[in-house]
Amino acid sequence: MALSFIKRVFTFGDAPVEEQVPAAVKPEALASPETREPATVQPGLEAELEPKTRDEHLPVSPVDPVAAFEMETAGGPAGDLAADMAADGFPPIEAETAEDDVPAILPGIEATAEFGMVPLALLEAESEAGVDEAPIAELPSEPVLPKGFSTSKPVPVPELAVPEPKLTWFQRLRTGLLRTSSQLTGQITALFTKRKLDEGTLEELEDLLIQADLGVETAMRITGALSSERYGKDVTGEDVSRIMADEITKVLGPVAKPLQLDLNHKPHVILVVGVNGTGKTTTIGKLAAKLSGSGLKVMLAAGDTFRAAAIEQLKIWADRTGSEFIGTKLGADAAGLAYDAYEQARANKSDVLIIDTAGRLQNRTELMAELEKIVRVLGKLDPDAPHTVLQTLDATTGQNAMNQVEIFRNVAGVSGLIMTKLDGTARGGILVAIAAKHKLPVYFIGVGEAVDDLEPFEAHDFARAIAGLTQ
Ligand SMILES: Nc1nc2c(ncn2[C@@H]2O[C@H](COP(=O)(O)OP(=O)(O)OP(=O)(O)O)[C@@H](O)[C@H]2O)c(=O)[nH]1
Repeated sequence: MALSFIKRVFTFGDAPVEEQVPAAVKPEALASPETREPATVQPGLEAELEPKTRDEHLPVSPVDPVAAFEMETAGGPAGDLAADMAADGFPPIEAETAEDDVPAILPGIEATAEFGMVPLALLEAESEAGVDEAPIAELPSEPVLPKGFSTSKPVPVPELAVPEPKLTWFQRLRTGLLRTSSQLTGQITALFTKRKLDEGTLEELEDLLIQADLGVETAMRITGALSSERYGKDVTGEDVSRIMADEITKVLGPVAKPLQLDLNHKPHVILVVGVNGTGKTTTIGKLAAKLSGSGLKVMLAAGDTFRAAAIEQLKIWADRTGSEFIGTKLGADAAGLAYDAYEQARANKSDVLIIDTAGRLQNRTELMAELEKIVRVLGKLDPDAPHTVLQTLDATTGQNAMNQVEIFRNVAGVSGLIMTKLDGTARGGILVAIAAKHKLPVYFIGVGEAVDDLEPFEAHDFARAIAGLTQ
């Protein structure tokens, strides 16, 4: 019975399907209007079916349902069909009226005589944007499943972020000095491979040590010690590293001193000098953090009146470290600022006054003269002021640092050193040469830009890091 129903829907009369479907509604006719044969349609349908100029973007029902419905209501086989369906137990088909000859098939889908079945949304978009731009209706990508079902894939568990191991202070120093140490130890190992310690190898070793900025004096100390221990014998790279570390420690030990504060002087004045960019302002910030953190009253004075950014930078450090701040306008007399700062710090009973100065190259005589003036003015206020003159040295500089110490020592009476930037690609050997020559205290070393990246200078650590030893 069901088979007879299907036959009724897709056939007209007794003829085979191919013959019964009007040419105008055959799939091939719809697909290509040019190849369409003259329609042999039933009278009354011609006007509607013939002028079809379908756009190929639109969905097409191979057998136009509208035509089928129209034929049924025009007295076609619908009557027979209804009878068969009733016999098969289907509910009766309601007769279509002339006005209502385009049936609503599904909610949101409407049949039109011209376009067949087209979703309403598509038609609306088409009328607004033109057929070519009509959007393709999107289907929901995921079916909505009943409760208790799931298509979701297992949620990937994010990998636990492993925090980067925090390097110890010595590891950071060692990393910073790696360039010096690995170059040196590599060359030393190559030098002593299959060679005994003799005059020739000793001379070559001395050259290598001088090239690493350690200075002639220290280089001779090391070769002398090595010679007295192992002359005529085989030598390994480790032997040389150990002896080198011991001898460098002997040079640096006497200069590794704490920064003495005489708190009978209120304020204890620290003047910070050095070539531009060597880390004066940053080091002042780090020192202020240490001092104010231990309960001392600190004032910072922006004596670098050349750079607006330097004044601002120091103000930020003062705010961060809870220190008082005194500055002046750009281009003002730095010595005058130093005077005012001292007076204010004394009135406020500050324990420590730290004065920043403009960075200057040692060959700029007028700037060096200004530095001399600052020292003179402070000396008038307190014969012992400035009580500490700190010079910052950039560890990436190399030999030029020796020159800088010589000049700043003469002009400003440098009394102690801080080497900065030992965390980068430092060339720390020069500090050994400076220590051997000037014997100036080295108070701290900088190993980074952060507030805590200032460590008291340790001769033993520094020597072993240069020699490439791991502890
Ligand atoms: N990596 C590293 N950078 C540092 C260190 N100390 C300072 N710096 C950076 O070096 C740059 C210059 O530092 P400053 O403190 O402005 O140097 P300055 O001597 O005051 O410079 P001028 O005011 O131009 O004379 C800044 O970017 C600092 O963050 C350090 O120990 N390690």
